[in-house]
Amino acid sequence: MSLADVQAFPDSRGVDLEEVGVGGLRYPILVSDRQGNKRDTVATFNMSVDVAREVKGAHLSRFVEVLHAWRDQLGAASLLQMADDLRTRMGSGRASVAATFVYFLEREAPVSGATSFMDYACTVESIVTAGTSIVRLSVEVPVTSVCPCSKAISDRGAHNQRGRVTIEVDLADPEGGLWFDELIDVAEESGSSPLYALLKRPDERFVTMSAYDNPVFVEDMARAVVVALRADSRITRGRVQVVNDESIHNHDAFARASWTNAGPGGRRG
Ligand SMILES: Nc1nc2c(ncn2[C@@H]2O[C@H](COP(=O)(O)OP(=O)(O)OP(=O)(O)O)[C@@H](O)[C@H]2O)c(=O)[nH]1
Repeated sequence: MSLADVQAFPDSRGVDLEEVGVGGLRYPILVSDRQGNKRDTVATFNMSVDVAREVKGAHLSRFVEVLHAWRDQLGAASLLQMADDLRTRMGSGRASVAATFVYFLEREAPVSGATSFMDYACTVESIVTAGTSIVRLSVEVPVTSVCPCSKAISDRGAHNQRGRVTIEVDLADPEGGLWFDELIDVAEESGSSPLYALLKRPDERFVTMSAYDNPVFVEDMARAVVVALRADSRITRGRVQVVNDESIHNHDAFARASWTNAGPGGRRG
């Protein structure tokens, strides 16, 4: 039986579509960390292409075909090739592939040395056109922050809260060896204290006091991230967002900044 290829039908409305794709597609992947450990995890994929005004639709099944074909070779560089493969197979001018997954790092509690896994939401995204390619990494890192104002004005204690530091960077070279681990370290160092899954009492004492000794506003955290990364030649540009779930309000506080790194064609900002 011959089935109509509806997606290939023409369209006469004269509307270019910048992105058409599939989102929320969960697929098993293998992720390596800086120490060379490989872990199975599940990524959620968002994949898209542009669709020219004269074409009715995108062949969505091809997104999954391409992903399945590339599933064992996913890395920053191969994700670019995958997006380019997608662009060619779809006959599009632009294609993007983004994979978001939980990245686990084994952490030692600061005093007892007890080990546990911390989980971080990470995304790697590639965007390809005929003449350009971008590989973008992003991490979302939870931290503790102690309010410097509260510490300065209070007779006892200071309010503190969970903060979320999101760093997004474009790589100068997809093979340039920037690890999620490094971005996570920068984010954790910007806060008053990192978080741990497992803390014994001596660790809890240490974390509480070291956070108190290192109070930061959301502005301080955002600036600390920019300062740590703006001279890194492996990065062309980046953005940071810090959100504090305020413990003395029922709203949050946030700060955002973006920068362009110094380098060929780049400017520090
Ligand atoms: N473009 C488009 N496709 C949809 C939509 N809803 C469902 N579909 C998809 O239609 C797909 C089937 O069409 P194609 O991907 O073109 O499949 P095909 O024609 O067998 O594959 P090719 O030969 O590679 O073109 C299914 O994977 C459905 O997901 C929609 O809103 N837009």
